[in-house]
Amino acid sequence: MTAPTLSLPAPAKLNLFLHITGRRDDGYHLLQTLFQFLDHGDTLHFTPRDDGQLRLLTELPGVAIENNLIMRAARRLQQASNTTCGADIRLDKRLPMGGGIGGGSSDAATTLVGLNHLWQAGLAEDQLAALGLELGADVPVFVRGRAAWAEGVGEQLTPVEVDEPWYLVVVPPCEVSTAEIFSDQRLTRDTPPITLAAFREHGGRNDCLPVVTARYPEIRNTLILLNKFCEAKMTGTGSCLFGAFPNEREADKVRARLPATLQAFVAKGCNVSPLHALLNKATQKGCNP
Ligand SMILES: C[C@](O)(CO)[C@H](O)COP(=O)(O)OP(=O)(O)OC[C@H]1O[C@@H](n2ccc(N)nc2=O)[C@H](O)[C@@H]1O
Ligand SMILES: Nc1ncnc2c1ncn2[C@@H]1O[C@H](COP(=O)(O)OP(=O)(O)OP(=O)(O)O)[C@@H](O)[C@H]1O
Repeated sequence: MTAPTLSLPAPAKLNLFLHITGRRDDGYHLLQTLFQFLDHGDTLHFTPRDDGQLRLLTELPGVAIENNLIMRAARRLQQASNTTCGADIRLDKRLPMGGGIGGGSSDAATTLVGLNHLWQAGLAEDQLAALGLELGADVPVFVRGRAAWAEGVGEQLTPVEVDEPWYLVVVPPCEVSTAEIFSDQRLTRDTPPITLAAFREHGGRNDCLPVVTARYPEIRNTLILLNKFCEAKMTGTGSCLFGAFPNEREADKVRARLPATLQAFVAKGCNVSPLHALLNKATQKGCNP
């Protein structure tokens, strides 16, 4: 009998603001941000194997299988849990790469959470988040699955409840390397820390925006265009830009007015990650997702 396949979402995130407040000795940046999830993302399919082999059956252009964050997460969990289980993994990739919406990080987190469940490896959420942090600064928030106020390098997370508007997310025609933006001399790294209350009252900005728009005319031009219809913001180190709307119809209306050549999607903001919403629902029903 073929073992059942577990299919799980790997949602996108938005950084509703991003302040760079300092730099650690190892070069990593101290930041403040607010992460919220979107009900739009990749889907991963896990089929268990009992011979211990791990196989990623979907290739991404420009990413060697062994460097894919899915494979790295699966190997790391296998090692940490000492399991003899393996898996075949397939990926439906929907999220743009280098878009600042955390596609690779979310794939890694879904792999950690999904295989921990499938293998009954029994690692606690804190352990999974720590493994995730080894793979990337954005992985822990996807492991924990709660919209969060984040500090440190993005790993000190405080769950928050914020509005859940509809977002129009626009994908400018370029990929941005996070490392390249963080190493730019022009990046300001001295924004004074703010409180969540101050953010709720006055909002915040994205400190990476001046550097990103200086380096990428495509992003600068798309920002000018989107600003004609809404208050446009950038997530992470770009490339994606977004605007918030009270309902899906308003977001769709603006999307329809953008050039057809510009990639864009409309999605709902979620304070609970769609991955965790699905797993919680399955647990409540006492069945597998
Ligand atoms: C910009 C954000 O997306 C905001 O959520 C994250 O801080 C980036 O998280 P990420 O993509 O998971 O980043 P990582 O894969 O850990 O790091 C990519 C590169 O970005 C730089 N980096 C990343 C995060 C951070 N807090 N400071 C950094 O300086 C480092 O040079 C690192 O080599
Ligand atoms: N499963 C994966 N999906 C996407 N990218 C991956 C994956 N595995 C490795 N990568 C590498 O990671 C890089 C960053 O990918 P990702 O899509 O997470 O960018 P991002 O959205 O800008 O990330 P972030 O917001 O976390 O900075 C890609 O350019 C690719 O080389």
